[in-house]
Amino acid sequence: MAESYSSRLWESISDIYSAILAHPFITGLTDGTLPEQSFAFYVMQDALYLREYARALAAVASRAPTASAMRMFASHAAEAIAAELELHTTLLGELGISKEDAARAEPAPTNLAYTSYLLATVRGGSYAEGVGVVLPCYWIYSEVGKELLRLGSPDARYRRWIATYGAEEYGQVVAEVIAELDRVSLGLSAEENASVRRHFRTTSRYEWMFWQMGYAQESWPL
Ligand SMILES: Cc1ncc(CO)c(N)n1
Repeated sequence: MAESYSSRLWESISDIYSAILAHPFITGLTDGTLPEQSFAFYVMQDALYLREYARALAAVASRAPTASAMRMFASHAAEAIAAELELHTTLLGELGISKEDAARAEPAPTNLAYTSYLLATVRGGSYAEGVGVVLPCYWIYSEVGKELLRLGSPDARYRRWIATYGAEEYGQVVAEVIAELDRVSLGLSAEENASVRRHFRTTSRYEWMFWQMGYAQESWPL
C-alpha cells in the first residue's frame, strides 16, 4: 500500500519536529531547568492562544462536508475552551499568577501572528486547507507529549502538563483528525495540495516559535 498522505506530510516537517525536541523549553521540562517564569509566561499565552484556536476549530466545523466531521471539530472547539478555563483556574493559580494579571495579558507577537494566520486561513481557504492549518497544533503536541511522558520530569506541575498531552485519549483524538485529513486528501487538486502542505509547514514553524516565545518571554519592542 502506498504511504498515506498524512505520513508524507509528517515526514515533510521532520526538520521542524527535531528542532522542537531539541529546544531548551522542551528539554528544560524534563531535566527541570526550564525557568518557572518562562513556563508561567507560556501558560498565560497558551490560554489566550486556545481561545483563538477554538474559534479556528469552530470555523473548520462550520465548513465540514460531513456530519461526523462537523461534530468532531465542533466538539474539539468546545474542548479547547474548556482547556483554556482549566489553565486559568488551576495552573495559573499554582504558578502565582492572579486572575487580574491573567485578564490584563495581551498576546505576544508570535502568538498574535500564529492565531491571525490560523484564522485567516480557516476563513479564507478551503475546508482541506483549514484541516491542514489546524493539524500541527494537535499532532505536534501529541508527539511531544508522548516523548516527554517517556522522559519524565522532576517538577510536579510540568508532569501534570505533560500528562495531558501525552495521554492515550489525546492521541486518539489526534488520530481521528489525521484520518479526516487522509480522507479529504483524496479529492485535492495539485494547487490545493500545495496549499495544504504549505499551511501545515507554516503552523508547524509557529509551534516551534511558540515555545521560543515562552522561553524568551517575548514582548513587543514598542
Ligand atoms: C501553541 C499550542 N499548540 C498546540 C496546543 C495543543 O492544544 C496548545 N495548547 N498550544
